[in-house]
Amino acid sequence: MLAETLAALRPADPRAIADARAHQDRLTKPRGSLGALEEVAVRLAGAAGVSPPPMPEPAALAIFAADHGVHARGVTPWPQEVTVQMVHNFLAEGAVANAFAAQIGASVTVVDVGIAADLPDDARLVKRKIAYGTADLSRGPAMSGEEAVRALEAGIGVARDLVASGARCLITGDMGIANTTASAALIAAFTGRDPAAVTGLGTGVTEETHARKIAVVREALQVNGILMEGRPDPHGLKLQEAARVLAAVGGFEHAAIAGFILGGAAARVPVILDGVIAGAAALAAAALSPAAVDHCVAGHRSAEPGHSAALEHLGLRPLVDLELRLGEGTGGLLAHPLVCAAVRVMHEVATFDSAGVTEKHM
Ligand SMILES: O=C(O)c1ccc[n+]([C@@H]2O[C@H](COP(=O)([O-])O)[C@@H](O)[C@H]2O)c1
Ligand SMILES: Cc1cc2nc[nH]c2cc1C
Repeated sequence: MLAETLAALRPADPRAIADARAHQDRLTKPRGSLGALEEVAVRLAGAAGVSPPPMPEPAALAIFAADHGVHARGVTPWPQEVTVQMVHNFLAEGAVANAFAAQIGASVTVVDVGIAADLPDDARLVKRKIAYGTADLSRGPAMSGEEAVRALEAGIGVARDLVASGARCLITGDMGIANTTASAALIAAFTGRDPAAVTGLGTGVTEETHARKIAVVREALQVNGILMEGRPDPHGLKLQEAARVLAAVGGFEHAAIAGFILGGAAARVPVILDGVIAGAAALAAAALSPAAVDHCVAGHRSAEPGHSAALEHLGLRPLVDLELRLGEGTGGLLAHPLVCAAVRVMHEVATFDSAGVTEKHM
C-alpha cells in the first residue's frame, strides 16, 4: 500500500499553476492584492492539476492518537493516561478540536494508532493500534521498521477512506502526551538543526524539564546513530534512511500522519497541516516523497520553535499565527475558511473583461 501510494503521487502541475496565476491577474482586483491568499489558490491549482482548483470542502479532520515510551524520561508534566482520556473527550465532542470542527462543518475521525490502553468499540473510533505505545526513543529505536510501515499505512488508509466518503480537504490532528519530544527529535534529524534550537516547552514544562528534554533528544539522535553533521537534506535522503529515522525517533501518530499526508497527496486532495507534530510528520513524508509537500498547506505556526524550523525547511508559509500550541488539529481547522476563501475567489470573482472594469494604464 505504501509503495503503491508513493508510485501514484505526482508533483504540482506547472501548467495548472501558470493558468491559475494568469487567472488571478485577470480578476477585478489590483495584481497581488490578495497577498499570500493568491499563492494558496495557485498552490491548490498545482496540486489538483486544474485551474481553478475544486473547492476544498467538505473538510475532514483525522486525530491520530498514540503514546510514547519516552514519557518515562520525565519530558512532560502530564500523566500518560491523558492521551486516552482526551480520546474519550474527542468522542464525546468535548474538546477544542470538536468546537473548531463544528464551526467549519468538518467531520472528526479519531484513530488509535498506539494508545497505551484499551478502548471500547465505538463507531466513531478507528482502531489501528500498532502497539501499546512506542519504546523509549532515547534508549533505542522507538519502533521497528515493520511497525513504522504499518503506522504509515494506517494513515494512508484513513486518508483513502475519508476521500472515498466525499472529503475534499484533509486536516491533520494528533493527540499524544510526550509527542513534542519525538517531534523535536524528528525535526532535528530531518533539518540538521541542533536539538536546543528545535525543542520547545510542549504542554508547558519548567526550565529544568526543558533542559532534560533537550538532553533526551540529543541522546535519542546519538543512540539511534542519527548524525547531525552536514545538515541532511530530506530531499536527498534515501527512502530507506528516511523510514529508518521515522521509526527510530518518531511516534506512531507521526508515522500515521505522514501516511495521511501521502494518501491525501496521492488522491490530489489538499492536506492542511496543524502544528509541530504535523510539521515533523510532513518532514518524514517529504523525505519519503518530496512531491507530497506540493499538496500541503501550512495551517498555522505553532508556538513550538521546532515548528518554524520544520516549515522553513519544507518551504511552507503558515496562514494563521496566533501562538496556539494545543494540537488536535486546531490550527489546521482555523485555517480552512481562509483556504476556502482563496479558492472561491478563483471561481466567483469577475474578470476585468466580464465586469467591464477598466484596467490600470501603467
Ligand atoms: O500542535 C502543537 O504545536 C503542539 C504544541 C504543544 C503541545 N501539543 C500537544 O500536547 C501534547 C504533547 O505535549 P507534551 O508536552 O506532552 O510533549 C500532544 O497531545 C500535542 O497534541 C501540541
Ligand atoms: C488537556 C490536554 C489536551 C490536549 N490536546 C492535545 N494535547 C493535549 C494535551 C493536554 C494535556
